[in-house]
This record gives sequence, structure tokens and C-alpha cells, in this order.
Amino acid sequence: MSDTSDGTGRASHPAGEVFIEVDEVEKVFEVRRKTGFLKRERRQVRAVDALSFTVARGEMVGYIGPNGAGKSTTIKMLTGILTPSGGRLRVAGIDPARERTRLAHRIGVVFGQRTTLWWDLPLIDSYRLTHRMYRIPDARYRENLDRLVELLSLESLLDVPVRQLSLGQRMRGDIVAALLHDPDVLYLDEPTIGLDVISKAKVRDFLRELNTERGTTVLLTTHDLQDIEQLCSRVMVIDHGRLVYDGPLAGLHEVGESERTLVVDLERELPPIDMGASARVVKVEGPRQWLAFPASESAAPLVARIAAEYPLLDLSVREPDIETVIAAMLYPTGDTPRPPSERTTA
Ligand SMILES: Nc1ncnc2c1ncn2[C@@H]1O[C@H](COP(=O)(O)OP(=O)(O)OP(=O)(O)O)[C@@H](O)[C@H]1O
Repeated sequence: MSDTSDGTGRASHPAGEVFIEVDEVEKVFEVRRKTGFLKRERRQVRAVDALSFTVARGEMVGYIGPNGAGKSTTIKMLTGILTPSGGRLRVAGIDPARERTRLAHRIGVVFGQRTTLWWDLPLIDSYRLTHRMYRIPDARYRENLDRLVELLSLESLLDVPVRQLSLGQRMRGDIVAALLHDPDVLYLDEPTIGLDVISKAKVRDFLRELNTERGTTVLLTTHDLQDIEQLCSRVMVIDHGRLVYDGPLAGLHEVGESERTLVVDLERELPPIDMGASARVVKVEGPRQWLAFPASESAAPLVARIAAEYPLLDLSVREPDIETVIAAMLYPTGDTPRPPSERTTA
């Protein structure tokens, strides 16, 4: 199921200094649940299971998987918030659980659904507090603040209390806070969730620039396939706590045989468009037709053929969402997903 040359779930990546090292890591949670008047059940949830991968310095890697797959648990272990139940973990040569404070100076974290900014204070005050908390040298703080604020267009918002910011502004504000201390690695959890198209583009442009110019290593968790497409040359898929794919996004489409959709507006209502084996019509509504074609193939030849053979008004390409791509890969026959690996003891 995984696209690997050695069958271990690991793929080759650009040669470079290994920056994140995850070796046979596992995390088991013990959960107690009341099942009757006096009866309690103890359950072990294996959230991360023999997980191994490495990330080189300067890589930008997408980390995706279905709900409950173990993504957040992995990130929490990489930041030192959670201690692994087994295996070996290193970030910049540091054991996160043992030296969490030392590691904090090397990493930045952005959670799309939560803010690390002080809600009632003006944005600039959160940055001043970060300055002190991380003991960032004054000159460096000022230089970083000016550069980041300019790049993320936050100049006019520095005196606005965080609670008055829009989601997109707040997200950009959070990214600045995570980068003021010049971390070598940035963990991003859903950085574009709920953002409009323009804000998404701003955040993605910025991240690309950050990675190119400063060589910041980025681990990105997202449900938005375009985040991955536009930012990451490599994607890792986790399911039931295990790495099931590690390679380029295009390869993921191939493994899962997922499909993209071409939405075609014709000048008038016509019989289903016939593109032979290249695409199949999945829906017709008046002059609008939907054609499915393999996501791993370019849309260009198909578009050219339709334009040449049919009275075309307009068309657009719809990408499959991440859940669909992963489901196509994990459950090719349409099987129902299993719950996370559990062991129950009475
Ligand atoms: N503190 C905890 N105690 C018990 N079980 C937990 C705890 N944290 C996570 N789990 C369980 O571990 C599994 C993995 O959870 P995790 O939050 O890492 O998944 P995820 O891939 O980040 O999911 P999502 O996309 O929904 O955020 C789930 O079954 C979850 O219920």
C-alpha cells in the first residue's frame, strides 16, 4: 500500500542533514470508561504505532491522515508536550520530552484552531511578551518583527486587540509570533483553515518564501490538498498511527487512483461528452457536464480536445479533497475504515 522502495514506509528525500528523527516511536493512551454501575473498562488506544521517518533540514513536508490517525499526537511528541511510550525521537539532536525548554528555542508552532496570542491585548503586546519569554536579543527581535509584519501585511493591525481581528488576520498574527525567535523548524496545524482565498494565498506565499530564504524546516498538517500541492514536495500519510505512504503528492494520487473533475459549460444541452477512456461523464445538468479523469494525469490534453470538438463556454477543474484521496488509497474497494487500534481489558 505504501509507495516505498524498501517496504518500510520510508521514501528517499533530498540528501541533507537529518533534522527530525522518528524511530519506531509509539504512544499508547490508557482510557477508563464506565460501562455499568460498578463496572469500569480499561482501554489502551495505540495512537502512534511503530512510526519511523526522518525529515532533512529545509524540507517542507505535508503530514496528513484521516481524523484520529495520530497526527496531533506525533506533533505533540515532537514538541515535547507528550512523552512517547516507546521508540526514539530527536529534533535538532534534542530529545523533546527531556529538554522541552531548550527545544522551544528551536521550534515554532502554529495551531489553526487555537491562538497563542493574548486575546484582550493589542497584537503588538503579544509580540512584546514573546520577546521577553524567549529572551530574544533586542536587535534581532526588532529586525524580525519589522520583516515579518511587513511580509504578512500586519502594520495597520499592531494596535488592534486580538479578539477584534478576522480569522485570516489572527492567523497571520500567530505565524509572526511563532517566528519571532527564528526557529529552525515550524509545525503548522491547519494554517489555512477557515481562511478566504486571498488570505490563504498570502499565508502560502509567505511560507514558501520563508522556506526558500531562511531554509526553515516545515511540517504541515492540513485537510486542504492545495496547501500540500502548493507547498510540499513530499507528503507523509499516517493511518492508525502508522506511516502508510511517504513520497510525492502525485504518487499518492496514483496509489489511490483518485480522480479530478472537469466541470464543463457548453453553449447548449448536448448528449454526454465522449472522451473515450480518458474521462467519463459522471453528471449532466442542462448544458453543464461533469467529467471525472485520473488525478495523476494532466488536464491539458483533455481540455484541448473538448475545446476542439464541443461548443465550449467555460470550464474549471475540481481537485478531490484530502479525505477522498486518502480513502481511495487506504480503502480501494470501498471498505469501511477500522477504528484506531485498541486493546480492551475488563
Ligand atoms: N489524551 C488522550 N487520551 C486518550 N486518547 C487520546 C488522547 N489523545 C489522542 N487520543 C486518541 O489517539 C488517537 C489519535 O489522535 P490524534 O489527535 O493524534 O489524531 P489526529 O490524526 O490528530 O486527528 P484529527 O485529524 O481529528 O485532529 C485517537 O483515537 C484519539 O482519540
